[in-house]
Amino acid sequence: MTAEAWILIAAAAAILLIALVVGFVLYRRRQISLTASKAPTAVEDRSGGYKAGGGFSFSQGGTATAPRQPVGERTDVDGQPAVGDDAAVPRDAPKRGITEIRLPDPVVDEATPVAEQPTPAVEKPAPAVEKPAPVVAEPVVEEPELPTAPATPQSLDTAPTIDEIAPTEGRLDRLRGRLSRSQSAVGKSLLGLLGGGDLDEDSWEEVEDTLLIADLGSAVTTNVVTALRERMATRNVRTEAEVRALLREVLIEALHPELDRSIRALPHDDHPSILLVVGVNGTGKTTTTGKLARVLVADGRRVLLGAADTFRAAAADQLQTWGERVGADTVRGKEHADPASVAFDAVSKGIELGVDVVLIDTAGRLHTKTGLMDELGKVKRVIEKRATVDEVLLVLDATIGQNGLMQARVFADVVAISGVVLTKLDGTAKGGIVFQVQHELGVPVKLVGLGEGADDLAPFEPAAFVDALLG
Ligand SMILES: Nc1nc2c(ncn2[C@@H]2O[C@H](COP(=O)(O)OP(=O)(O)OP(=O)(O)O)[C@@H](O)[C@H]2O)c(=O)[nH]1
Repeated sequence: MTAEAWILIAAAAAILLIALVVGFVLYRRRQISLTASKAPTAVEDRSGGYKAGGGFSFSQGGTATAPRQPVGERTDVDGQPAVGDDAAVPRDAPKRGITEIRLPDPVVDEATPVAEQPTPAVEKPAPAVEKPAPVVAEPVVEEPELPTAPATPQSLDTAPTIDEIAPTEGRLDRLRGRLSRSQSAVGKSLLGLLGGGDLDEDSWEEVEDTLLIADLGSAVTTNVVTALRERMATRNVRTEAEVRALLREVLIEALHPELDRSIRALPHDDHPSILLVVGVNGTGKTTTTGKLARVLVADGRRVLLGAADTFRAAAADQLQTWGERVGADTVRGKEHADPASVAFDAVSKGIELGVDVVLIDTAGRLHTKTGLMDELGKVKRVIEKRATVDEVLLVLDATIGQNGLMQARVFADVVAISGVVLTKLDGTAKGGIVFQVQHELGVPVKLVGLGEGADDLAPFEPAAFVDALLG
């Protein structure tokens, strides 16, 4: 053989060798070989930059405005919103109410009938309303006589015996266990699927199904799966820990951690902040209003409650009891009084007394969308004769999944929701509804209810939520 022939053979052999090596490397990259993850280092930062279990964050509101995030496409177009329906727990179903909890004997000054309620039995037109809204059919605001001496909430200053409130810092951390118990099955099955080695189309379909079953909705599911596929292909994801980190990253992104989740409860220079709590009855509205009052009181705020759910006397009693437990007064009307009138009174009284926050619990037992629109719209319009509404919190029951989403759509059409409170997350594996609600309403979930206890309300933190989901 000639020297050229030897050189050619050597070159061919070298090329073959290089091709083999490159092929092997590419093959290894595509494969997710699971190696037991190293024992997690104790100081591993799992927060992704978000402080898990931090405190509640409050801000000063302007007007409760339209969604600050583009509203995602609807993932479900069947069915009509069942506004007239109660949520999973019918309002009249036997339940352990806050009223059944024995209160400590109040140490109340005889001269201070804290719970004496203003009775809005007055016909006088509202004198403080200078400029009636031009476009709005004039609501009949029977302005009740603003409560004078007896209703002055001495309780705000000289508190009677009131509850100890659990620290507001680190709530989600403390309550996280409740979440993981019901949610982590989803996380485990996702990790199992993604970490199972070569992912073929069937495996990706299973991932999709798992996300759909967890109530993420089809739009969010598609986004999550697309992001996972892309990033798994481009990154060298090989270990169980890497799969988990990627899944965590993608799920947190899908929860839009950049949204402002502060509660607009800081007072303005000349008037309190005004928060409306809306939602279908049975979702936990009154309970949430009470829990939020506790958080605000613990934060040093002077709170006044407005019981504008006048459909049922017990609802006002329930709210008043919540208030008494933390030294906050409640403005209430007669049963079946005009909710707008009660809300107006509450705001007027709040301004008069110089409280920091007025929290108004509204009724949700409305049988038609028009009825809801009329009532909630009127409540908001009438309040805004005195002060702008800073925050409209929509309370949704997580256990009812898609049905809650339908309710959310109706409320969002009726009134500009600025935040969502997702209750009963302690009792459902359907936590994925969080993703869907945010995606469709373009409004952040700000608070989560994690139990029936008075302090089982926590700020919603995407990273902590995803950590709980992944177990
Ligand atoms: N497990 C659990 N139960 C909750 C939570 N929030 C509220 N509840 C319960 O849900 C039930 C309904 O709560 P309410 O506050 O009365 O609901 P509502 O929307 O005001 O409805 P009405 O009282 O009928 O006007 C009560 O038994 C609450 O204790 C939560 O986060 N977790």
